[in-house]
Amino acid sequence: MSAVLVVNSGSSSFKYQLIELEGEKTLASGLVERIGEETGATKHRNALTGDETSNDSEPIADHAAGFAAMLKAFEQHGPSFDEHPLLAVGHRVVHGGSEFDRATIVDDAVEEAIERLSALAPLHNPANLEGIRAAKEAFPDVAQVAVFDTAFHQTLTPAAYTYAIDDELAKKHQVRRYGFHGTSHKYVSQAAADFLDTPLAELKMIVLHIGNGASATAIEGGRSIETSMGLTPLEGLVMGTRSGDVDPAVVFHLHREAGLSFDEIETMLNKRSGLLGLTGNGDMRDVQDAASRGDQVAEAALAVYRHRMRHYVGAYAAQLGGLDAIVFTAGVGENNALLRRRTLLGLEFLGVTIDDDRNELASREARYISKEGAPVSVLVVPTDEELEIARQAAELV
Ligand SMILES: Nc1ncnc2c1ncn2[C@@H]1O[C@H](COP(=O)(O)OP(=O)(O)O)[C@@H](O)[C@H]1O
Ligand SMILES: CC(=O)OP(=O)(O)O
Ligand SMILES: [Mg+2]
Repeated sequence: MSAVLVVNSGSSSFKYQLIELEGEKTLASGLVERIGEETGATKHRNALTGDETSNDSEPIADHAAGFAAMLKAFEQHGPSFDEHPLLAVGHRVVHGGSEFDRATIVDDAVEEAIERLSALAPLHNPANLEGIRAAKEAFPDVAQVAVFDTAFHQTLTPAAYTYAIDDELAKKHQVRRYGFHGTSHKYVSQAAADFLDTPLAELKMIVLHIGNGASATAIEGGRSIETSMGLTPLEGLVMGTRSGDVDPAVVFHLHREAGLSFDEIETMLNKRSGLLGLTGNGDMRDVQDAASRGDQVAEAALAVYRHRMRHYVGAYAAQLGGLDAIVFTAGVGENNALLRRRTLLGLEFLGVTIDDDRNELASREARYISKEGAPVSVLVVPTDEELEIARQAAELV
């Protein structure tokens, strides 16, 4: 039976899944981490046999080497591509600019566009491209499909995506808001509508994708009308290592007063800010644990984190002109009940409530966390970017 191999490349890692189309079953999944470091780390799980393997000893120079390590894991531990022939390889591509409003088969022109857009996503697009090139070489007869994080947000109106700067300059250099995590926002909004048993077309909702990277999106009738990430995935919410919103003048001030170069400031804002910058630790689990033990620095950082989320909830309720649902998803959104409760505390005037028993229930299923009969349905809905990529890739080929 045919399957789709999904490759989700990050800047220094990638996740993959082999998904059988019939029944949408995961046949294998894995992770290649610490690419470019002294020793890499790989994990592979054959879901058919339950066989799990890992290798933490060999260096993985680049994404091409990571791809080779993945192929070796399939060869040694299965399942075999002979028994599950590939219909397509689906690639998560972070930046699709204004060119792509849907998934696309990768030909030379698309490859060139992804390369050109690397200037707008230097941490992500080059890695995505390496994954595509490695997959083309390994599976020359299989369609390569690019699924863009930005595509779902191409419905933003000019009012929502325009930065109020010199228009000519902005157009010339494609400076506008694009938005990211679109594959997740799309999947989760549809899953939430299914859960509520209400057509997506009738719903006004806010999806909070809170992982290591985090973004909020206002979705009206299934269309993204506003989203917190902008030209790059740096804008918006406070994240694991990214600052989210800052006054752009912070950059010039630090350049002049602290003598930092623009590259240094860019790295600081992307990789040494957010929870990491505020507490020395970018992992929400650790920060939450520290706060629960009474660590004041961690508690103060979480206050900033929640304050920003609440800011977007209020703003998006206004942009939507009403609210039917708020949906939490991704690593933090799905798992951190205390954060969910404290973020939404005091929003009863919007119809937003939290039922503590429902909120604290540990479950991997879509569920309500608002009070029974409340005007706004507050939900937790697990995201599945890989499945959404497999669906879009399969639909296309
Ligand atoms: N049980 C949990 N409680 C709190 N935070 C969690 C839990 N599980 C995962 N996380 C947090 O989720 C984040 C990672 O989310 P994820 O969606 O996997 O991110 P990404 O895809 O951007 O790497 C980390 O900050 C991690 O600490
Ligand atoms: C676009 C983006 O921020 O992705 P991630 O959350 O995977 O870093
Ligand atoms: Mg993610």
